[in-house]
Amino acid sequence: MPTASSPSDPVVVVAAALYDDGGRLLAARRSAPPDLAGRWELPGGKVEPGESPEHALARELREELGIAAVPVDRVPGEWPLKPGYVLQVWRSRVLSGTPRPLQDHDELRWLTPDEIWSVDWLDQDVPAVKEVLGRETS
Ligand SMILES: Nc1nc2c([nH]c(=O)n2[C@H]2C[C@H](O)[C@@H](COP(=O)(O)OP(=O)(O)OP(=O)(O)O)O2)c(=O)[nH]1
Repeated sequence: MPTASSPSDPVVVVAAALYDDGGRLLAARRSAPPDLAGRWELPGGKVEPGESPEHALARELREELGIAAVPVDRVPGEWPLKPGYVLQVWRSRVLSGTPRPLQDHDELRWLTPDEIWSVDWLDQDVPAVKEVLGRETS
């Protein structure tokens, strides 16, 4: 049963590890705010009050990338972002559509395993991406 949230709970930011059929991981370059612009992240966004993480992720991917996608399973762990915010990551599957940078991003890139560290990930995303990769290769 879901538990009620309290005002002191951190805001959960849910992000997707999306893979294409060739095993490439989708990375998105932020266009805002200025202190994050130009850095790369896993696409997603904040869970709204009363919303499930899975629903939030599907909504964010629809709004930001224009795709229908579903979370498949959660990557174990939780990573601190700015104060009061934590990142959770879900391996997710595209159901329909081709991701486009509609909102919050100005470039998307599908990265092969060899290319994963060729982009400038947000510092706080690095441990999350490592965990994602650990699971992919296990
Ligand atoms: N989506 C996403 N956000 C991240 C990651 N790493 C990281 O530090 N963040 C930060 C950036 C933002 O401060 C916050 C998420 O905000 P957002 O702007 O993506 O979420 P949102 O769409 O719900 O926001 P809003 O425009 O409705 O305010 O978390 C990540 O991997 N993915």
